[in-house]
Amino acid sequence: MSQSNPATIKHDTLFTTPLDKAARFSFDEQVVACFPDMIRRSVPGYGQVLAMLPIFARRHCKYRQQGDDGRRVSRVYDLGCSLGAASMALAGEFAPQDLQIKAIDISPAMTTKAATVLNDNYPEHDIEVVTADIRDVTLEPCDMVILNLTLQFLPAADRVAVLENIYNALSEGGILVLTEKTHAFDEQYDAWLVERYYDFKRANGYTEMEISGKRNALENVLITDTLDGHHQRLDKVGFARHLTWFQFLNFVSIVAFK
Ligand SMILES: Nc1ncnc2c1ncn2[C@@H]1O[C@H](C[S@+](CC[C@H]([NH3+])C(=O)[O-])CC(=O)[O-])[C@@H](O)[C@H]1O
Ligand SMILES: O=C(O)C(=O)Cc1ccccc1
Repeated sequence: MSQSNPATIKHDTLFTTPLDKAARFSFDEQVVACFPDMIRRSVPGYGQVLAMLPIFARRHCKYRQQGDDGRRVSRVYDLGCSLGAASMALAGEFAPQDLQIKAIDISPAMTTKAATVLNDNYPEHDIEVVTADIRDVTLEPCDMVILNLTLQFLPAADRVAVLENIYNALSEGGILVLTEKTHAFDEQYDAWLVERYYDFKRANGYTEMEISGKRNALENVLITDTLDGHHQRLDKVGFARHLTWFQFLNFVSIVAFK
């Protein structure tokens, strides 16, 4: 499974020189160019979480929706799809007629490239890439929703409404997979996790300047919740059952069952 031609993926050098301290992180052309390298070196467990998505889909996508041609299909949403890595992982494991994938991202730089990569690799699959704010989209009935490192970029006040939209669209037996960076409620545990996370980034070749530059740029952009906070919010929106199935330092993935 190739995300895109490796020759076209740039090494992430975004924070190698001192930048305007006020520069906010954004998903622009520069980030898009190095995104696969950035996310692989910056998110512990990223590849392992992606690899489990088709395994979960096998169990929970039960062809409960009607496709345009009248056939039964499973509809899956990839919300905040970036370059479509989660959609790629799913398409690779399903026959074209079994799955309808709707991949949505607010960044046109991301969706332009995602559409090319997905359609080039899986021309027979029913994959729609949409440029939209996931806060504005009313989801159609679906079997699986993927929020892989996306909710953390929404203002905290908007998160419940997005999850309610997802809850309402999911069919009985469907799942939400929610992957997030978190912080620990306990300050000492949090400090330990953050320091070991920076060690992880150092081990992946990032310098002190790159680590601190990115931290500054992400301030007020990537706003973490605690793991408990996520579970409480999932309860609040109506999910009766939800389980942390993956944790690697401060990164977690939860599966919520409808
Ligand atoms: N309101 C919004 N509406 C839609 N998209 C949004 C919004 N806000 C932010 N985004 C998008 O959410 C994505 C977050 S990256 C997801 C990785 C991907 N899931 C992956 O499996 O590789 C995670 C990261 O970079 O840490 C970006 O592409 C934003 O444009
Ligand atoms: O790099 C970081 O500090 C992160 O928290 C992960 C990340 C990865 C890609 C874009 C934004 C944040």
